[in-house]
Amino acid sequence: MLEIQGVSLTMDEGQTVEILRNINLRLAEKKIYVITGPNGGGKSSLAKVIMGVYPPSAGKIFLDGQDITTKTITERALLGLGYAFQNPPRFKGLKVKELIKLAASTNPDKLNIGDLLHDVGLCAQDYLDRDADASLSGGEMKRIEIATVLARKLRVAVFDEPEAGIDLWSFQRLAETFKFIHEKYETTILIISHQERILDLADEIILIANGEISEQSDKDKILNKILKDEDCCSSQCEKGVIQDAEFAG
Ligand SMILES: Nc1ncnc2c1ncn2[C@@H]1O[C@H](COP(=O)(O)OP(=O)(O)OP(=O)(O)O)[C@@H](O)[C@H]1O
Repeated sequence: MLEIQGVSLTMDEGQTVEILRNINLRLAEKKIYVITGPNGGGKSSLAKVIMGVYPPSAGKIFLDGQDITTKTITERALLGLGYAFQNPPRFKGLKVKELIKLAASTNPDKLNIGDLLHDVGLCAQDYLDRDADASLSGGEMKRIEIATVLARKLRVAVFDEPEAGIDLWSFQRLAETFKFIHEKYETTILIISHQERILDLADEIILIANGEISEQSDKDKILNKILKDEDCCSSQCEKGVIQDAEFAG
């Protein structure tokens, strides 16, 4: 269903930075994939390439056999790709209920907006008429954005660190909600996460470090590896390796 073939990403920020190198992935229908790995490894960048935020510098992306590499974010959204950002944007002039209705407008199913808010741990009566702007906290906006993704009937839903800024109590419900959409819809779910509870939902875990997929397999194998702290980033990654380091203070 979603296939990523030889995708690389470089950025030119004064000097060329290689962010992703030759990523190959094939995501099957109705499965949950969790991408994990060290900070700065390239997880969010890969999600942004999939969503069309960054154009890849090499490689191709296919959705249901259709080449979507050059499609815009909007075109991809219409084809059923949805993305919940790590740091969601605010919407001045829109109420929470209007934002969710807008997201649900292409979903043929009738959805109860209050229930959607409940699924992400928010009380409907407190939030439906709130402005979806900077008056909401980071965690509140994050949950509302996840509710907008849940409101759409998607082929592929990508969630970038859904746990960030979310309190433990709501997080428990959120993990159950991912399980529920996985069971109810045909949606392929791709979650970027560092949380064991989310890793536990995965059919497969994909480990990304240094811009490359270092491993893709079932969760027990990868969890073992992570817990044993193998292969963090490179063999040079040890205290005291850099002899001519700069000093502060
Ligand atoms: N727009 C950009 N310009 C230059 N470098 C970038 C840009 N976006 C990301 N990077 C760099 O690419 C690398 C991968 O970043 P990315 O955000 O994809 O990592 P990540 O695995 O999602 O990290 P985290 O777990 O901390 O969220 C980092 O070194 C980052 O500094």
